[in-house]
Amino acid sequence: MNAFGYEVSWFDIFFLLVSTLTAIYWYGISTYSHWEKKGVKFMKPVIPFFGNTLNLALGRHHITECHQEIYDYFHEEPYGGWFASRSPLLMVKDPELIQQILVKDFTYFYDRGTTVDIKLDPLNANLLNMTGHRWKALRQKLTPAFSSGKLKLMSPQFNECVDSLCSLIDEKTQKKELIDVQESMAKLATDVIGSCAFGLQFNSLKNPDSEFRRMGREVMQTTWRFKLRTFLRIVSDNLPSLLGVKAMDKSKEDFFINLVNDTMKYREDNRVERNDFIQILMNLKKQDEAMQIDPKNENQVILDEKLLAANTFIFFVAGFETTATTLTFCMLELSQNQEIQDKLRKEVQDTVQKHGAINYDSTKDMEYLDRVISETLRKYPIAGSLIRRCTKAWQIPGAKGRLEVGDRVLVPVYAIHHDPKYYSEPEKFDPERFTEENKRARPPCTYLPFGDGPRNCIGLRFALQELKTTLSSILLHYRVTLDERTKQSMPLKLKPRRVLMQAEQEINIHFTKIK
Ligand code: HEM
Repeated sequence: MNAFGYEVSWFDIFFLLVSTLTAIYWYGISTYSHWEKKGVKFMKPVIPFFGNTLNLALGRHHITECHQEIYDYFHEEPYGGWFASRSPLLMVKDPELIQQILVKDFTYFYDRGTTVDIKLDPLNANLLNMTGHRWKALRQKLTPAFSSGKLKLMSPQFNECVDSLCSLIDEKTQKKELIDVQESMAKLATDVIGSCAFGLQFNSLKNPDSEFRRMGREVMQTTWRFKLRTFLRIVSDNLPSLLGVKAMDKSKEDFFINLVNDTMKYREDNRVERNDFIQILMNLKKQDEAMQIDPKNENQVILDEKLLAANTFIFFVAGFETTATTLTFCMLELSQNQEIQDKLRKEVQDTVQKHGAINYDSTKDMEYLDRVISETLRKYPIAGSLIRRCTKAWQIPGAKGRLEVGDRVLVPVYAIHHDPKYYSEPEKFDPERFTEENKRARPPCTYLPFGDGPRNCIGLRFALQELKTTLSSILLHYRVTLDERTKQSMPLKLKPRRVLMQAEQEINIHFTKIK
């Protein structure tokens, strides 16, 4: 055979093939000695490139099921090493060690370690992904947007959306139509975020073809783009960025950027002010402009139009599916546990009688409601796990090695919430686990649905208020029972290839009006 003036023999071809395959194989396993070198007990990866996550890559397991398997593998160990594809991660199981990482030694674990390219995906310049001092400066700026005072002012917006949900339930019940709870709650949560973040009536509950609901669905869907990026990440974390594969397609990105810019322009031109996140961010932007912060100062962030759009966007993304799915799981449990439902309804009725309405103050008095929500988030912690990236070398207790800058740590929230050591009969739905006495009896960091430490969920109070307003209003007006076909499809299966937990099967519930 002749190529480029060379006489190529079959031996040359064979040699080239073997060298290439050996190089690929070597690259595929090149990180697998990471934990051995540090003297950390680890779960041996079986196949090059796939680490301990082959079932996850093949879509056989949800990510939480994969973490549960690793958690069980390490039995009584306080931590253990494993590999997400080629990437080494330390799973921390011991509650005291978790507290050390999330809270006490936070300065060693500032970041999440998500690989994002802000130039390629400008909407990724948000609080969830931001790193180092810029994250700290932005978090300080955004925290007041979630104060209890601001939340109290948003109460009428919550109630308005919940009223629309009740109208939708009435309409469907009269027509004897089944109610898909996940979809109804997603519509509600979209409208709540529309009203509280953008100050706009998204009308997902009233209009079945709402553009915002469609956008929300598309943003959270497992698209070919998501699958391609996941595949490229198996080879290398930076490959999607190197090949210019964006996280979101341009049309969706433009939709959100234009939505924020148009809303701001309308308010400035018409001197309109409202009680919502966009207004709070616009006011912060004005303050930044007046202070004339040096753009080269790495410890500061200037809230410009791009950053404002990215952070309003993250409130939309982080805020709607998390609350919608938590509401769905809570309704599922209440519809299967009539005694708990009755007890909760009695508390709601008594409190409404005392306060006259469902609002910020009256929901604060509903202690049992608080326990029901806590137990829902214990059994179904939507985010499943927490992740931190080491930002300063950190000695691993009891091991010879250290975590170096860039090493990542994972806290398996789902597995901890389902560990009989902390929660006996973990599959049982039992709100009594959250009486003050029972909470005190558990070690710290064994209940983490919103994370912990300075980098916990900034929307925690907002989410809880939305959950409380919706659940108390529903229970005041309806009795809920599980549809027979949904009952037969139990136990619950989780949708694979999703970052957040969501039921694979449709959850249909019957609503009976209380006279
Ligand atoms: C039931 C509802 C929700 C759950 C279970 C939830 C859960 C979480 C979790 C587990 C984290 C990571 C915390 C950590 O790493 O320690 C997080 C972060 C975050 N959440 Fe939520 N969340 C919810 C609702 C919301 C809402 C309503 C918003 C905004 C309106 C929001 C905005 C954010 C943001 C911006 C971050 C990143 C914070 C930072 O890095 O500083 N979340 N959330």
